[in-house]
Amino acid sequence: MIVTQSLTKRYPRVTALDRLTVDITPGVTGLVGANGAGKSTLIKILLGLSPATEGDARVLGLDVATEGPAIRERVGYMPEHDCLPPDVSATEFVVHMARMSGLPPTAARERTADTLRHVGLYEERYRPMGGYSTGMKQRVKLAQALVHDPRLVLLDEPTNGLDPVGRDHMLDLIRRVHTDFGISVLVTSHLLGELERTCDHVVVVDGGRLLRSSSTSDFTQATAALAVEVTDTDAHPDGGAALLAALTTAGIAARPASAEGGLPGAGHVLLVEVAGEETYDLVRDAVADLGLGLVRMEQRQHHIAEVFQQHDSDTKGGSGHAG
Ligand SMILES: Nc1ncnc2c1ncn2[C@@H]1O[C@H](COP(=O)(O)OP(=O)(O)OP(=O)(O)O)[C@@H](O)[C@H]1O
Repeated sequence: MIVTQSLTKRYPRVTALDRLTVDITPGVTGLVGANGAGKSTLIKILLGLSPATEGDARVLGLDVATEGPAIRERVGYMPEHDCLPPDVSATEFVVHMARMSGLPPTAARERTADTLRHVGLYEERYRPMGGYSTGMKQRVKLAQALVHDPRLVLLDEPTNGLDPVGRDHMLDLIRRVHTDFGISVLVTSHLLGELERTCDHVVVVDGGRLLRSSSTSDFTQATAALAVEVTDTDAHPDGGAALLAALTTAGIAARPASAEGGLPGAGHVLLVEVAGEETYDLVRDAVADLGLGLVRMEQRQHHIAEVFQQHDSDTKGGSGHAG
């Protein structure tokens, strides 16, 4: 779908992309990185809207430097920022975008109705978009990216500004873009956690450089950790230490969260490596056997920083990192 080779973009004061080489195959791919990592810059180059300083890139086999219009015919794009004219309705806007992509008038109207229904906009689609919620606006932006039935869509931070329910809805929609229509997706986010659910493959960039490109399952195996917090009891005045000892004896890798610093109340929290479904039961049983109270046991949110730390230890020749 997308191939880049030593792709570099330098602005006068900053290198937004630094010799980025990636190969993105069909499916749903997440592009994750902190703000300023170079995600939007990459998308603009892939659309042929902004020239690379060095290196090259192909989208659907087309050269971004010379075949931008052909790429934009075949690719849908959802920009990050609010870009919807407030005085027109979703229907008028999406029909216009479909016409811009070359659909004849009747097909443009039919496809608009289908696409807006797909993203969950019904009677509201005839109202001016200025009165829409953020979630509705994001759905219109997704609809205009899909209306001309592209082979690939590039979605720039589609969950930005959404509340948790809106975010889940958007992530489901993105997944279905691929499962229902067979359209490949490149979706950016600064939250690794939300991409893990949605994407088959994740590409991590930092400071314009490729940190990692791997299938989501490889990723989550490397970073999955369970945060377990227990109470102290008279028999075990340091409940966390007692549990750590019990888990270690049972062959489960665990460490105190305080060793990583920064987490509030970290003294009582253990980070347990999840080897498989059985880990949850083993932790529960160990807590029960010790007679401790289980305050919480939750999948820890994955932070991009962890991937960065892991990358550091990889490049320094560290071995046996646990993520
Ligand atoms: N037109 C420009 N002129 C100068 N610098 C730019 C320009 N566009 C982006 N940059 C810089 O390039 C770097 C990468 O920006 P980019 O927008 O690609 O990051 P991003 O990963 O998409 O982050 P965000 O999600 O915050 O947009 C940033 O340091 C940014 O300030």
